[in-house]
Amino acid sequence: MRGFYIGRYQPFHDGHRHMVEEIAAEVDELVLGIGSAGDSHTTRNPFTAGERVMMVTKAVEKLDVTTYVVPIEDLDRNSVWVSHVQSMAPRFDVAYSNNPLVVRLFEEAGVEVRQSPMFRRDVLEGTELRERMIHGRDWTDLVPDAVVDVIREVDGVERIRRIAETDSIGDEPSDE
Ligand SMILES: Nc1ncnc2c1ncn2[C@@H]1O[C@H](COP(=O)(O)OP(=O)(O)OP(=O)(O)O)[C@@H](O)[C@H]1O
Ligand SMILES: NC(=O)c1ccc[n+]([C@@H]2O[C@H](COP(=O)(O)O)[C@@H](O)[C@H]2O)c1
Repeated sequence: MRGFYIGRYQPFHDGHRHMVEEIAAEVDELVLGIGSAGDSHTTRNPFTAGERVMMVTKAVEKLDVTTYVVPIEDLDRNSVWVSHVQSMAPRFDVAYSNNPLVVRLFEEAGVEVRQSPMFRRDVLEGTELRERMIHGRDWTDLVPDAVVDVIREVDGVERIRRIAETDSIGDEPSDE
C-alpha cells in the first residue's frame, strides 16, 4: 500500500517527522507532497520547493520506507485540486492530513483520508519556528538535524529575517 502526505513544510519539523514515522508503520511506500511549491521568499513560505525537497529527503532517508518527494503547486480551483495532485504524484491508496480543507477535498473525491493527533503542537508548528528564527530564539531542537543543515546551507535564517523586515503582512493567516 502507498500513502500520500502533503504539507508546505516551511520548514519540515519534528511534528512532521513524527507523523511520517507513524505513517511508515502503516504503508509500504510513501509519497511526500511539497505543497505550495511555487511559493518562496515570503515570511509564511520562505523556502523554495527545491530547498524543501532537500529538507524532506534528508530527514526521512534513514526511515525504513521507500519515499518519493513531489513538489505540487497551488491551483485557484479547490474543486479540481485532488485531480491535480493525482496527476503529479505516483498512484496512492490513502492520504494523510490534519488540514481540514485537504481532508474534505480528498473525502469528496472518494479518497480515503487518515488523520492523527497533533504532536507537541505548542512548539511543533511552522509558524512558531519561523517566529523563533526571526527573533533569534532557539529553533534547532525542534527540527531534524538534516533540516538544520539545509537551512544553514541556504542561509535561511538570514533570508527569513530580511523578508520579515519588508514583508510584515506575510504571516497573515491564509484563507484556507
Ligand atoms: N505537530 C504536529 N503534529 C502532527 N501533525 C502536524 C504537526 N504540525 C503540522 N502537522 C500536520 O502536517 C501537515 C503539514 O503541515 P504544515 O506544513 O502546514 O505545518 P504547520 O506546522 O501547520 O505549519 P504552518 O504553521 O506554517 O502552517 C498538516 O496536515 C498539519 O496539520
Ligand atoms: N486549491 C489548491 O491549490 C489547494 C487546495 C488544498 C490544499 N492545497 C495545498 O496543500 C498544502 C496543504 O498543506 P498544509 O496542510 O501544510 O497546509 C498547502 O500547500 C496548500 O496550499 C492547495
